[in-house]
Amino acid sequence: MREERQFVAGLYARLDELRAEAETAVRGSLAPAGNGRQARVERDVAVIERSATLTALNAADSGLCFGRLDFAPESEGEPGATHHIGRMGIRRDDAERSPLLVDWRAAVARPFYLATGHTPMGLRRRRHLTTKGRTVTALHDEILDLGDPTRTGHEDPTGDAVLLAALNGARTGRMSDIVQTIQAEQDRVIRAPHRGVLVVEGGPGTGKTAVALHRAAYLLYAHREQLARRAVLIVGPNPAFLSYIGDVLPSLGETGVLLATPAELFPGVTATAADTPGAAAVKGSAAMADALAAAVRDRQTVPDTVTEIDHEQWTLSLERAVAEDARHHARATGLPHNLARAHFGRHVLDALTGQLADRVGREPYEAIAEELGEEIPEGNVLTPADIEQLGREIAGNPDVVAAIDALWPELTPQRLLTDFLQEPVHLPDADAASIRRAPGIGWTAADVPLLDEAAELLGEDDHAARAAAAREYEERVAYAKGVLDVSYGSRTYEFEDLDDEDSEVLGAHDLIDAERFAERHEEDDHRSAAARAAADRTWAFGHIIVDEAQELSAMTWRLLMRRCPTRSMTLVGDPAQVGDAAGCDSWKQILDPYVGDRYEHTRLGVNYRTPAEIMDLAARVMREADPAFEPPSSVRSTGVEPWVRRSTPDELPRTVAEAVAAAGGAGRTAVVAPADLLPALARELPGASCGAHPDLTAPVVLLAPRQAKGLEFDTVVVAEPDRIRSGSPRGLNDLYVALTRATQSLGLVHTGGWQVTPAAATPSPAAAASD
Ligand SMILES: Nc1ncnc2c1ncn2[C@@H]1O[C@H](COP(=O)(O)OP(=O)(O)OP(=O)(O)O)[C@@H](O)[C@H]1O
Repeated sequence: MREERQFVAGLYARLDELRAEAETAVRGSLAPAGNGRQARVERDVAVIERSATLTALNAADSGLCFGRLDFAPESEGEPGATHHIGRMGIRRDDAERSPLLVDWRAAVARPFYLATGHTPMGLRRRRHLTTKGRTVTALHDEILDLGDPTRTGHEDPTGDAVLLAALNGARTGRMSDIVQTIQAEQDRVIRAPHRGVLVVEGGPGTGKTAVALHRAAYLLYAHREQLARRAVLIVGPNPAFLSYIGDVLPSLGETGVLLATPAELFPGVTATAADTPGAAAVKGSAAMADALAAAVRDRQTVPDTVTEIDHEQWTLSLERAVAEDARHHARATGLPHNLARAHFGRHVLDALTGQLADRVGREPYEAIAEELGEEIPEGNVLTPADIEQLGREIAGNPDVVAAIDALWPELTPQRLLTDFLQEPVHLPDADAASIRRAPGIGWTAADVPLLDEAAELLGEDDHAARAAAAREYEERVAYAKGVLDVSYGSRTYEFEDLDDEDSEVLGAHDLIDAERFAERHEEDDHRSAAARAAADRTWAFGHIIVDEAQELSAMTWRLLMRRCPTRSMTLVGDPAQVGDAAGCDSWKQILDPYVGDRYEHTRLGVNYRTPAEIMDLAARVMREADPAFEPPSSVRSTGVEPWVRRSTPDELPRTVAEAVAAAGGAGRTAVVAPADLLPALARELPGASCGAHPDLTAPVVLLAPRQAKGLEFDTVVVAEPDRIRSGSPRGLNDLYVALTRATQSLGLVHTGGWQVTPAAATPSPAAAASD
């Protein structure tokens, strides 16, 4: 213990040194840079590099070192290697820059998570260090080489003490990282290859979310060259969930990640309205893609017979056949509507110009022929230059522009979708009726993938803007090349990994290439890749992680797949927890259109959250619908059975409030109830946080079942479970979610009708009380 305390104190001293250096560097580099180009380049490099270093150093402070690996000697008589494992790699300030602390993501750290007595991976001993602040407070040793006679007095025969301490700790309302106690089955998922689609399925509490977040950190470490510059997107079901998980990656020193709900993925649009479940299901169905595509084609029209257009003293005729021909050519380009519009316009203009040239150029012949009483001869007096000039005049005629606009209007996604929702076409009548809506009501979450689909179908005609930007861009690429050359030359090896040449701390040259740098590097634009990605609908992410993936509609999948052309994705979810009416029931159904059956599927089978007693009740509820239902097995049991209390409708809020009070304010408590009961419960629980964006760090939180998704609390009280179950077509799944949120105790309050099959062997108080 004394040795470890000294070692850890030395580590923090080194961390402080590095932090002081980085702070000085950041301060220095923020100073005015003078006017010279080279000075600006130097300043920008320093700001980018030193700020990233400082963030990583600050994040590592808490729980900097948490493990040690003692390897068996490789040859007789030599000491085995020893490595301390922590949140980041740190080197000594000596001539060799020898390693002091190994990043948990490095390959050499892997036995910390995977070695067993059966497969020790060369390890003699694995040690967990528990720290409080900067002091080591406990050691837990596991001896992997059973023949090893050395003992330290800190032996932990099962190796589970650190895990159980983490699982039993009171919740804070914010998810914390699990870097000290990642389990072997989780480690395999975290470090799985990043190419292609990986599906991670597991019941409640199996660590899917935790694993997904650690996988993001791992991938950014192992493939930072590709991923940091394209950013990683993590999609979660709702804003409360995102704030719940928001601290995990920063605590691991990673900030190059964008967290978003599907409703936030169309820049500039915020969903403020709500759909009925039925409407959301229709809007989420794959049929909407065809309906929208057909609606766009409907906007590419032709005149019934002819459109007459005045041009100076002439009247030009745009015949139906000419417009049809123009439309055919424009569609044949395969371009989106707004870009194909130029082709349609070109054809129409050519036809009108030809028509006018015919008339203007033949007029002199006609006049002469009339005067002489002869047949009109062949020919046209106009030169090609004259005809070109006529064409320019026609193109500048507002009536001509208006006629083209009427037939093939330029459209925004918002305009198209507003019109479509006002009169939904190409859908069965019942579906159309369920989504029909007057304009001006505001967008819903289910509208966002439709807007994105519309944007894809329409495209954006930005020719003029692009031409103007191109010149400036060239200049900025040249400037950025200068920045990156300097950055590469001055890269730091301070945190270089033991075994991986590519693993030094991020430098500007890792984060961005010259072109990307140039794109973002306007004088006042120092946004990270994640920030730029958030503002860019067409951004292609390096990797996408989807949590609660079972909830996403087919239309949302289309949006996400467009954001990830490489299909480098991790999808985590649990089909038994599907709540959204538009959600998908099977991975095959989700993935077939994009990758066929070329995806990896893996399962997590151990529940780290919910004690066995609570899981038993939840499983019995699920077995009423599916007798073969098998929940994940709980790693803990608390000996505390769930309780069930009957009340009257009038008394229910008070009964719930009493149950909350009885929980004694230890840790966090959630009350999960049907949405219409929440106002009455809020009156009885005035201190509770509730609403669309509840504060999950409050001692008591009031939630509708869907809001509880992905969250966890020490104590959970579920009000009117039967109404949650029968409240929607996916009500059983909602109830399953509600029942599996507690880490310590669960109680149910109902006003009648609650029945659950008793436990087979030992009837629990829950079953006994169900009268
Ligand atoms: N290896 C681990 N060490 C410590 N805690 C863990 C570990 N794995 C999971 N946990 C904890 O178990 C709890 C459940 O994890 P998580 O929320 O990731 O599960 P989930 O599978 O996403 O659950 P759900 O499907 O119900 O949302 C969290 O508190 C998490 O920190």
